[in-house]
Amino acid sequence: MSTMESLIGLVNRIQRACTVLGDHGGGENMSLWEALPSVAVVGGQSSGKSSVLESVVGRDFLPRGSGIVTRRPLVLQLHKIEEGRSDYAEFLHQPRKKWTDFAAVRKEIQDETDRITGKTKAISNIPIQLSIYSPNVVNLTLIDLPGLTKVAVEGQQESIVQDIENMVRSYVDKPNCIILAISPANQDIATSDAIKLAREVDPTGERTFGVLTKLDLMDKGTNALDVLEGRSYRLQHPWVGIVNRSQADINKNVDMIIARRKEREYFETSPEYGHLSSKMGAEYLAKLLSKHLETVIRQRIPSIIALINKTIDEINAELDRVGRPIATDSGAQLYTILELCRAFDRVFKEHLDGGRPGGDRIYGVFDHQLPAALKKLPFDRHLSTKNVQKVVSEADGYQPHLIAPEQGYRRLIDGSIGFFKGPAEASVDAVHFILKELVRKSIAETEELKRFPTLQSDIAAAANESLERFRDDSRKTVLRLVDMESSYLTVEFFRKLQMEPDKPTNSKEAPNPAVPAIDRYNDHHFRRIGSNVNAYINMVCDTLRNSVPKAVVYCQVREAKRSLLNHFYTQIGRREKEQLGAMLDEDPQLMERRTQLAKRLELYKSARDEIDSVAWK
Ligand SMILES: Nc1nc2c(ncn2[C@@H]2O[C@H](COP(=O)(O)OP(=O)(O)OP(=O)(O)O)[C@@H](O)[C@H]2O)c(=O)[nH]1
Repeated sequence: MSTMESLIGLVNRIQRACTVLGDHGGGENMSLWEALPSVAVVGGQSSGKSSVLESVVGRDFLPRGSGIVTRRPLVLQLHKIEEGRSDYAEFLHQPRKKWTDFAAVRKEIQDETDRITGKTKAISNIPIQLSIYSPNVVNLTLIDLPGLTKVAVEGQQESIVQDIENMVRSYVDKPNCIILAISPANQDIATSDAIKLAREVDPTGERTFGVLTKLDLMDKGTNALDVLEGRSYRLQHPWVGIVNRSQADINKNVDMIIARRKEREYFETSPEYGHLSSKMGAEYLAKLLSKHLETVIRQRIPSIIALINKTIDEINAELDRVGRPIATDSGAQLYTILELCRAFDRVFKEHLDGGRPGGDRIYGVFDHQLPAALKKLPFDRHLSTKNVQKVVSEADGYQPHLIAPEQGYRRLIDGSIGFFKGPAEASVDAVHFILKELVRKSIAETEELKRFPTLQSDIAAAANESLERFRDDSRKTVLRLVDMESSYLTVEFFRKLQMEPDKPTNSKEAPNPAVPAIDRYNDHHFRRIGSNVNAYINMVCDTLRNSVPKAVVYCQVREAKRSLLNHFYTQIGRREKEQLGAMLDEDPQLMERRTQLAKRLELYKSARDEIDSVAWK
């Protein structure tokens, strides 16, 4: 295959890919479709548009009828095949079917038009894509558009006249569009709809090819030389005159190939046009267009490549924003989930270790809340002289104590230490709630997790479950610390007490060693017991103020940092593929957007590959 042929083939393939993706121009950005050079066939009603196309193809295949028959753009890709092989057609919307019966092709164009527009005779800008493979064609892509008309027919909306013009305009407006402007010779060229539109969008005439049909129908004694030789309306490209089959020929089913021959004979034997005969006729027109299209494609390739590369970059950037597609095999899914968990874990640790706020609130519990709670414990009531006397007397039983009230001390101390349980547990709970809040915040702050609402709640549930376990463990530990204080008292403290003389707390009261034992049971005696217990409790309080935070950090904070999601990891390791997939569920809209982007990326990448493989060899 020559480079020339393959260049058009390249554009054909890219065009087909565009149609699959619904890219037929008209988007807000320059689409690939619009960057591709194409030939749009434009003409007024009955100007001979269909006839020209069929003649170029060498086949009858276009729907006929009165009114507006072409109601969707028809992208007609012509592919030359080896001489001797027979023609066939393919529709993009039925990729696996080869059509050899062109009457059936005609019917399918009609049916496919109705599938989109309904039977309402409305128009649609979604193209039908038809490829024709034939030895009688040159490689060329033509877009057949609805004929420009001035009046709507029965059953069609008034607005259709304007709608058609808008649609045709949307094609010919594009600087990459080559305009095949069809005008009938038996009508004043100045009134040609095709020329009027072409003049508007291409005033210099560099991308307009003028085609003059129905030369055989001109009034006797007149000719179209002024038009064909460029004097009536000047274009950069030469005008091409055409003689299509007449209605009578069509009715008689005159074969297209025979019609082509007759056309050639017409020009060769024509007294007026004989000198132009090598540059007239549908076959010549096809070759002319094909050659021109090649040149244009060759010129445009650098800018098409630039557009493709720019678009690929844009799509990639957008995909990064939306998040890359998730793998479908369970190994990769598990990996993704673990990666996401780790991302969350990193954020969570930053909250605890610093870098993100929140961890300092845990220190606040130890530095402020716990000491304040300890200070508020009602020891003065518990160790009031009256209560001390009551507890000591009850502990003594029927026999009052002789020297130090050992049992009384023990009961007073046990009773006091019991008060520490409250603040100790409160610290556990306070830290628990801070950790829970940090989990919530960390999930919200983990960018990578944003796409995955299901996984977010799974992680939250797993983390909170772990925190509950850590809390239970921590609570047990601090309660133990408190219990340990009552289970074995610090002996030295009391030994030291005994060695000190029994000094009255009130200095004005003179010491009296001669006071009998029974007199020990006065206020002073109980006050002294109370203050001894109080001193001991203060010592215990200092210890717990230090050890409770250690226990809490050990059981809750350290564990949260170390093993918040460990349990979760073992659980998901055992999960089935479907369950893993479900955990990675995303917002459906987001998924849709990504699918679209991925498809477009695919298109652009394959377009780039196509160009790489063709353009420079
Ligand atoms: N004698 C003769 N008749 C022609 C020529 N070109 C077209 N016709 C006839 O003109 C009529 C309209 O031609 P079409 O090819 O259907 O024109 P069209 O622009 O596709 O028409 P619509 O799609 O209906 O707008 C048909 O009857 C053709 O046979 C020509 O060069 N010579």
